[in-house]
Amino acid sequence: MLRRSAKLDGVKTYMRLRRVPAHLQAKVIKWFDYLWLTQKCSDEERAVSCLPDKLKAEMAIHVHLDTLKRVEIFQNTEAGFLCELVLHLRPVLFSPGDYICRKGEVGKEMYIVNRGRLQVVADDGKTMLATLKAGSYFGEISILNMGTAGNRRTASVRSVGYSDLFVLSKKDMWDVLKEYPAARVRLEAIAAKRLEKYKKAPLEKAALGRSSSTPGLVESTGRVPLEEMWLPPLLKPPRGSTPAFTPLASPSPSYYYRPQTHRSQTLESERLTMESALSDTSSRHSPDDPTPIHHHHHPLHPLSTATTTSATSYDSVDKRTSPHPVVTPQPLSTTPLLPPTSAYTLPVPQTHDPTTHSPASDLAVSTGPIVIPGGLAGSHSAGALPRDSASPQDMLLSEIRRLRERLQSLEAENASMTLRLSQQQWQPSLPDLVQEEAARWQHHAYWWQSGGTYTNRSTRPIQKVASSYRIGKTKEEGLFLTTMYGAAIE
Ligand SMILES: Nc1ncnc2c1ncn2[C@@H]1O[C@@H]2COP(=O)(O)O[C@H]2[C@H]1O
Repeated sequence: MLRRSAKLDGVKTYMRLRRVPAHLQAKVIKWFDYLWLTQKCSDEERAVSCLPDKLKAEMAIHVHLDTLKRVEIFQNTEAGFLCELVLHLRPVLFSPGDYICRKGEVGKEMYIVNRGRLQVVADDGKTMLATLKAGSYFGEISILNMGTAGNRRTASVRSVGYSDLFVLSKKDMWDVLKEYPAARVRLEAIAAKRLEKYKKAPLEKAALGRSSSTPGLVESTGRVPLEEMWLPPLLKPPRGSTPAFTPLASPSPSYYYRPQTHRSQTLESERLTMESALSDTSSRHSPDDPTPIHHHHHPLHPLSTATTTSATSYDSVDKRTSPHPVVTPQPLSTTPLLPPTSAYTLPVPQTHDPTTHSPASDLAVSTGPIVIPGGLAGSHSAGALPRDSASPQDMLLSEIRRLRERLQSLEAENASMTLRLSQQQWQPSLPDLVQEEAARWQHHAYWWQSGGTYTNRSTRPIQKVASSYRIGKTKEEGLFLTTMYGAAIE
């Protein structure tokens, strides 16, 4: 009896805190009473999770109403559709810099932003297409198979700070849509409209980031540069080397604000086993790993966010958008910690063969173990040490040096490629513009020359303008050539 009342008190407190309306509170309490009286369930916590769907949905809709009512696809839909959908939403949390999806991947889920900020980015990871905030949703294009590439993601989406999302699987979405064909038509129409807008929308920002880092390899947010990584005592830099490996005095927040659930090893064992920690990069979370940190694995439960307790972690990231803490911080340790792999990603050292060099392979992000001694074979770094005389730590240091050099050269390549791309961005649209203008002039000229009787004559002027245009690069030049053409006709 005591247990029951304690748990019921918990639920009541939650509902009060969340300002659940009195009638709904009463309904939930009545439902508890009913369970208790009928002895159907002796564990109230389980009872909460197995509230009848309708009641659970009603609770969830109320609790998350502010977010849901901002979501376009949920506006003006049948109540039943919203209830069904809400029951399938699961809360997920992403860390700063995490990619929720990557362009080209098969889309299996769509997302609704509950809290936080995300960026829709182009392939290069830098060109921002849009910023998403609470109430935005994304990932619908591929799950509705609307894009030109069918079920593939049309862009990448990255979390700026911590973001608290609701995820809806493709299967659940389609199951619900089967029951609500009108909603399906509406959803597809909205998706088509949005897709059109995406195609037309100018790039929000097309600039090199502050660090000009290499796309796909290192994004600055939430990551720690190689030289700032903490190395355990065993791996002190050799005497005379640069002091690049000084442990961080105050590590970045991403060291600590990791959800407890996500760490499979104890910090102590991580510290003691540098090699296994490095070789474990594929199994743990990294910003390149789209696997979200699920802080609750059940479908959207009205109480789900109550499972998190930290009062500081979310605040430290985004005070304005995160009134409720959602992650449990790692205990602050006085001993330096090996940062979680999400803070950095080491590429797998590969035997370098200059004849088969490809920039793409250089951009590969580590998904496999880093085998320190073997991985150095063929290293072309100026700082590489001979294998037989080098200790593992020397080899590790020289490998890091080599990787840093490689990173710098890739960044330079990337910068020049980005520059070239941005210069080319005008070209696809200008010939159309010029041809359109030329055709208009041509039409006027023929009409005028024929005394009002249009006849189909040579298209030479159009070709002339189009070929003249090819030497032009800017919008102004394009328009100038068009004007010249007009004068020539007259
Ligand atoms: N230009 C854009 N502006 C805003 N959102 C976009 C843009 N391009 C793509 N998206 C969203 O990003 C998502 C990536 O996955 P999807 O293609 O499934 O669905 C996409 C859209 O929801």
